[in-house]
Amino acid sequence: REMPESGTAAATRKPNVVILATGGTIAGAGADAANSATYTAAKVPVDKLIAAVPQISTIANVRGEQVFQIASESFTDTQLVQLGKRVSQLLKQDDVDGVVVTHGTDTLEETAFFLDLVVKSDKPIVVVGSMRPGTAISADGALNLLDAVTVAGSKEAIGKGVTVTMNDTIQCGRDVNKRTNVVPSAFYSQWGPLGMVVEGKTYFFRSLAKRHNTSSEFDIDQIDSLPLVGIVYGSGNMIPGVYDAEVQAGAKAIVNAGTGNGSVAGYLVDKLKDIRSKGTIVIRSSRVPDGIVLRNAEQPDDKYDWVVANDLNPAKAKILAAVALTKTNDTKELQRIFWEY
Ligand SMILES: NC(=O)CC[C@H](N)C(=O)O
Repeated sequence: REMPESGTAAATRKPNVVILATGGTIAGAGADAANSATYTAAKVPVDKLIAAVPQISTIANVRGEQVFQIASESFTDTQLVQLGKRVSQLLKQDDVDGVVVTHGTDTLEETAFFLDLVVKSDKPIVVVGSMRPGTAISADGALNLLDAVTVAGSKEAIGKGVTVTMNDTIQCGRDVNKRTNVVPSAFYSQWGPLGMVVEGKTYFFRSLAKRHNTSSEFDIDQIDSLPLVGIVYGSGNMIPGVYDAEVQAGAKAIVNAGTGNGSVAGYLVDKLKDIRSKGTIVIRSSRVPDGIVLRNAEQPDDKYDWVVANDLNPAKAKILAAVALTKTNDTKELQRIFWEY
């Protein structure tokens, strides 16, 4: 292909970005400008979201699609798979350079990681939300959306994996999680953001070291549903019956959001061994937000045939387990996948 001369229309062509709207606070509306926490999520349609940020048109040619209009806590695997397929389909088109997904912030980290694992494209995918509805004082959605379009249309973001633009930063979709429930600086990754967006320009400083998108072995075009994976939250004074309930409901794997290093209470070990012996995969993660859970630390994973989640929090471990289980239920393979992604 011939390179366009600099300064020609082709060289300065604006990127084409599709905005897939799913709801959340970024599409929320409250009764009063002082309502930063009391409002209804998933109200404003995508065309209005785009129209509210006219600066977008200087950065990219955008068009919107209303995929869902829901709060993100109401996402199920059905929505994840449908959204993943739509993103994949769009990115296969020559006339689409990048995709932005507007999303509620509660489970944004799950969707971002899911798309990172299953969409086989190097083109930028940006998942974005806001902490305040557009009706609030200091609403953050407009800038977050402008930043999302900037990243989705930028050459620098190609191959960098799914990103999340919140609070002027470019976060890594795999790593990031919601840490605070009420402020614009809610999203955090223990490994740090990938960069920043300032006035329509991206500044990247790091890249994701884990397999993602085109280097991933998973492909949404081959996935029509996900197996059920449960999470059990660790604390003092637990009841073994919670694990039974998950298995009876059909969970193919249980992520144990253990205390500390993913520790398991002595009185629960037999229950988890029993569950594993009957076929359910046991994955040790931790309720502690940072750090890594390593094999045979706290519990003899080799002996019990359990898997560890590395640095993935329970919600992310659940996503990876569900995706991995579409291909294998061999625990050695699952552990390899938990190290590589
Ligand atoms: N800040 C938000 O987006 C939270 C609103 C809602 N609970 C959601 O996740 O969609």
